[in-house]
Amino acid sequence: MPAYPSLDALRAACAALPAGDEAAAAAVAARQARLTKPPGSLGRLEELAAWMARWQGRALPVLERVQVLVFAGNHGVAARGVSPYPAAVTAQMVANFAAGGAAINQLAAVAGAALRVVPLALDTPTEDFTAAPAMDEAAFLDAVNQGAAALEPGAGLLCLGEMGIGNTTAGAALAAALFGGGGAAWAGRGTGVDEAGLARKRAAVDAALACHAPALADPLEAARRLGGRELAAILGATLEARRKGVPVLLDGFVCTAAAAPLARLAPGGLDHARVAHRSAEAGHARLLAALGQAPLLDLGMRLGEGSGAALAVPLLRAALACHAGMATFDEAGISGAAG
Ligand SMILES: O=C(O)c1ccc[n+]([C@@H]2O[C@H](COP(=O)([O-])O)[C@@H](O)[C@H]2O)c1
Ligand SMILES: Cc1cc2nc[nH]c2cc1C
Repeated sequence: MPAYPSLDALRAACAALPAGDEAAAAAVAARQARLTKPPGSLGRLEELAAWMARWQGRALPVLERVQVLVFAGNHGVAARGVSPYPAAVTAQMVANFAAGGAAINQLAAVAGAALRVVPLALDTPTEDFTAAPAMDEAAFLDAVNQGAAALEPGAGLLCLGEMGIGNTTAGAALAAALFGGGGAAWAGRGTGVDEAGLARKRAAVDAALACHAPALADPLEAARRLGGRELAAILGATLEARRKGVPVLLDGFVCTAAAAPLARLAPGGLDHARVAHRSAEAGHARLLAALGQAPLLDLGMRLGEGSGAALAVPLLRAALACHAGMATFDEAGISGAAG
């Protein structure tokens, strides 16, 4: 039995997300205040420890089992010349992931994370969403459920990534549907389209918005009509992680757009997820602003495939090492601030 047998079941789960463990987060804040440092001097590392505690439900969060999940899909819209690369590269990169030759293989190893790649019907691209829904309900639900099922039981952190030629156009269309604006606001260079390619991407987004306009007020319908299988799987994995107490690191623009319906469906729907890295893709800064997310890293990368998320794992490890390992003022016999 899949986690979400119907769109109604999926919708109900999105509307009933578990809250975080505020007692665990408060315990972190109380301990942070006693550690041998001026209050707040570890900056966002302090807040990251509290975030991990809130969503793991543990006052002393741990990062023993980190999972990197990369979902791959193909897109009908790719036939519109929206990417410099042929759609065949999606499957070729999946083979490269399996052989250990991609950036994410190296970065997952550095992060001490287990990498799993999930190809989703690569021989059956989604429909071209400029003229038809990308997926029917069954295909959309199947991808969401594959995403949910891929979360490893016992994972302490989930890093998400994707691979899919043409998917920055899908991400742009979905972001536009969720947050307003058109192709000019959301389409970017992706893997490196030229000026004419960028114009085709903008036009594809605008055509998709016009074609599906009556249905786009519903975030799940927007994801089904404008997204792709790998985006739907990211949505399913992000939802499942919330339900299982697993904090999530999202990679760049496509990943963020894929998970964004959760934020539109419920207030705080993405609070258990952090955007790990600000992609150089043009729309990502706008998407981060719309979601109220401040990325952990900004290194000019625009790769997708989970690279930015894996790269942020050592930061989280550092935050938790300080939190668990530092002495308190009392333990170290250090005087506190006057007053
Ligand atoms: O998510 C991002 O920020 C991002 C930005 C640029 C490119 N990508 C990756 O590049 C592919 C999509 O680019 P494109 O040009 O084919 O739309 C897909 O495999 C993504 O993983 C991803
Ligand atoms: C080579 C290549 C590698 C990728 N990894 C993620 N998206 C990608 C797109 C291309 C084109």
